[in-house]
Amino acid sequence: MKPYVISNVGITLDGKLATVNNDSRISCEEDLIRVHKIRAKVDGIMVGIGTVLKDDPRLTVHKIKSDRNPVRIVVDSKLRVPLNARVLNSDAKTIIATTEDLDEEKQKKIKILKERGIDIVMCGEEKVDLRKLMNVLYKKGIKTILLEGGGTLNWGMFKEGLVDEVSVYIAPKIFGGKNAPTYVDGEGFKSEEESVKLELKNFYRLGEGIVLEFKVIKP
Ligand SMILES: NC(=O)C1=CN([C@@H]2O[C@H](COP(=O)(O)OP(=O)(O)OC[C@H]3O[C@@H](n4cnc5c(N)ncnc54)[C@H](O)[C@@H]3O)[C@@H](O)[C@H]2O)C=CC1
Ligand SMILES: Nc1nc(O)c(N)c(N[C@@H]2O[C@H](COP(=O)(O)O)[C@@H](O)[C@H]2O)n1
Repeated sequence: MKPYVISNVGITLDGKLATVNNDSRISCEEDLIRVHKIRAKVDGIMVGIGTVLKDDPRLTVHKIKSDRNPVRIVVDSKLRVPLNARVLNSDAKTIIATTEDLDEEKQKKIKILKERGIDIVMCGEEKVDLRKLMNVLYKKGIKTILLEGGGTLNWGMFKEGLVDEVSVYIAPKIFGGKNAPTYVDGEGFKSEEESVKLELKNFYRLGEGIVLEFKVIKP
């Protein structure tokens, strides 16, 4: 069993998540409120460590009133999370998913994180095994997840067939740059047959941009 996963991003018309210098201001205020309404409904919000290192996100519901915050889940193979990262503050529970690969330095950091109440899940060897992680999260009671990027983790989740729903805000902006992160990075599929197929469910204008909602068609 696995949680139901909704992938959400704000992208530019050319599919970028941020500029080459990591400026990720894409969504308009109305869109951020839309995202926070989803945050308020799910059990967990998941990002990769690249996003934590670049954005230092809070990953709480802070743009609308809500009496609860979902569990924050950070996928971090090498346990690079800075101890002063906002995602480790006491505003919400946090799970760090890392590999079973343990050196002395990693063991020390796990001890510090556990003392601070952070839940550590270990699965996978070179990188976090996302399928196993989903199963562990489901067993912990996390039945719905909002996946908020970035491009590398999105690739891992799509490649493993773990995403169920997609919502994308397209801003009328073009960032360009072949090294700027895109919605889905990683190695990419080699052929159309392997690609993830989507069914368009809804679309509407929001602020200056447009929201598209899809269901993932499971093979
Ligand atoms: N506009 C938007 O909606 C958003 C923009 N962003 C932007 O995306 C960029 C960050 O993206 P990335 O650098 O790609 O980092 P990322 O957030 O996708 O994290 C990648 C990391 O995930 C970890 N990981 C562990 N196991 C994995 C697996 N099996 N598959 C995939 N990843 C695994 C690895 O440690 C890897 O380094 C930033 O510039 C950020 O601002 C991020 C989220 C949303
Ligand atoms: N939906 C959306 N639109 C954008 O333009 C964005 N840059 C992001 N970024 C994601 O939101 C996180 C920030 O969360 P907090 O406000 O700090 O709680 C950031 O880390 C990305 O995952 N999203």
